Order: sequence, then C-alpha cells, then structure tokens
Amino acid sequence: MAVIELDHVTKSYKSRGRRTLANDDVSLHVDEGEVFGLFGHNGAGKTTIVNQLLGLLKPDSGSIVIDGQDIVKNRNLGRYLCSVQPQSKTPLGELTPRSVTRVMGQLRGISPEEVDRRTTELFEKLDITQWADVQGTKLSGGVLRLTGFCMAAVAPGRAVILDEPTNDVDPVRRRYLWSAIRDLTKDGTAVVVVTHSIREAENTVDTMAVLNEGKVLKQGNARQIRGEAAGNRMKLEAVAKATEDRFEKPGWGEGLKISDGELTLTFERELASEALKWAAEQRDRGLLAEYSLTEITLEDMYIELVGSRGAVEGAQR
Ligand SMILES: Nc1ncnc2c1ncn2[C@@H]1O[C@H](COP(=O)(O)OP(=O)(O)OP(=O)(O)O)[C@@H](O)[C@H]1O
Repeated sequence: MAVIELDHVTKSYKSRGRRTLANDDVSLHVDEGEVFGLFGHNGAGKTTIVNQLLGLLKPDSGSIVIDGQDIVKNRNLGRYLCSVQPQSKTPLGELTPRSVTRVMGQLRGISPEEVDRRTTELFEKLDITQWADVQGTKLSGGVLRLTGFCMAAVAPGRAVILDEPTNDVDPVRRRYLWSAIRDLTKDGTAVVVVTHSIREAENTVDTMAVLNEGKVLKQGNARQIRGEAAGNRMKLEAVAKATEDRFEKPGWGEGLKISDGELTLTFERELASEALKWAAEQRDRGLLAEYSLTEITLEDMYIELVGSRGAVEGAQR
C-alpha cells in the first residue's frame, strides 16, 4: 500500500522577476516499509518536494496524498504524518542530544518510558551515547547531524523524510546510520532519503527516482535499475599517472575516461582477464598506479543518466 502518493506535482518560484520551475510534473509513490532514494544534482528540486510533503509549500498543481490524507488541502497534516530530518544541521545551542530527542518523542505523543527506551536504543545503535548529555555547542557536526536523525526516528510518523542524513558523519557511523534507516521500515514506516551518497545508499534503498532540473528522469526498483544499467558489463578503476592521450586505447573497451586522476573503462564481463592484462601493461609503462575491477553501480547509472547536465545551472536562486 502506498504511504506517499505525489501525482503530477508542479511547483515554481518567483524571485527577482525570474520564474524557476523547481518541480515539473513530478509523480512519486512510496509504499509501506520501503526505503525510497531521491537522487539529483544540486538544484534538481529535491528539497522542494520535501517541503511540499511537509505542507511547508503548496504545489502550483498536482496532488499529494500521505496515508490517504490530502496534504494540499490540509497542509498541517504533512508535519503530523511525516517526521523529518532537515538538510540543515540541528542547532541545539545549550541543549543536549538526549533532551531534544526526548522532547521530540513526547511532542509526537509517545509515553515517557517509550521515549527513553527508543532514545537509548538509537544512541547505542549510532554509537553516540558518550555525547548524549553534552551541550550542543560542544558537539561536532557529525554528532549534531546524527542527533537530527534520532529526533526524526524516535517516534516516526507514517513516513520519515531524511534530507542528506549522512553529511558530516564518519564512515563507520554512516554504516550504523544506514542500518538504523532500514530498521525504521520494520513496522511499515515509509522512508524517503534525499542523498548525494548514492554509492552508500545502494545497499539500502528499495526504490528510487533520479531528478534533474525538476523532472523525474528515472524511477523504479533500485536493484532492477542497476541490473539494467550494468547489463553484462564491468568496470576497471585505476589511479591515472598520465593524461588520456598517453594511453594505448584497447579495441575492446568502451569509454576510457580520466577525471581528477581516476581512470575508468567499462567492458563486457567476459573480457575481465583482457582488462587486467591491459591494466598491468599500462602500469609497467608507468601510466597507472593501483587498479581494480568492479561491478557497475547505481552511482555509475546516475552519472550516465545525469552526467554534468544541471550540475552547474541548477543551484542558483
Ligand atoms: N525560495 C526560493 N526562491 C527561488 N528559487 C528557489 C527557492 N528555493 C529553491 N529555488 C530554486 O529551485 C530549484 C530547486 O531547488 P531545491 O532546493 O529544491 O533543489 P535541491 O535538489 O534540493 O538542491 P540541493 O541538492 O542543492 O539541496 C533551484 O533552481 C533553486 O535555485
């Protein structure tokens, strides 16, 4: 059953005499117990979707239904039905992670005992118990961000919306966080994760959409989309020590690219041993350092789809 149904939503902003079409006929559905990844370059229109789900913005046209309730007609319901971790860091001031998480749980109507149990469980899961009672002014950006997640997760609504939850978080706690995101779905909560960390999200998201310049470019089951993009292909990744023109391009690979000193080359899976031989030769010529063969990822699909399009234009208000 769909918890979030966003249909044909269009939203534009007017600023300094200019109109920006932030969402252009966007339709997204998120089912119970599903983690939905919303991907897109800066300025693609992701936060505009989040703000409309929460009832903070009204679409120009289209419908938004959460748990069967019309959010366009009753905008306050958005904030009741969804709990949210906003994109900005949670400013705690002199308050502590434990106190703000408790307040949020109580505001959302769960008993003090349940709030304490959930708060302890979340802090332990994310390994931030040692900072639970430290004032916000003395905490790192990562701990503040994780506190923002706990505030959204302590008493989740029918949907939990997480806008860039992994920013500033160290690699180990990011793993705990992705696992905590999956845990949220166990009682049927639908989770929307807005993130640029597609490589990490890949293991957790069930369904996804790629947004570009306000439009949905691709949407569906994340595993299927990755499978379709990968086909029978693999990828060679290597540290390049020379520019592209110095390499002898193999006849069998597609698209040898060097960007920021990293070489990538995709090829049919059965050519894996050829690819390793080629890489060893290039290393012997002093053109490559470390190299490895990897699977095609969801992030590769994203880059193929969006590329550098919109990366420059989209973000200015
Ligand atoms: N209040 C506003 N007034 C005018 N234009 C806005 C406003 N908010 C957003 N925009 C514009 O709408 C478009 C979509 O912005 P939005 O913040 O939804 O993108 P985003 O995908 O969330 O970006 P990011 O990944 O950088 O957070 C951008 O072109 C942005 O400049």
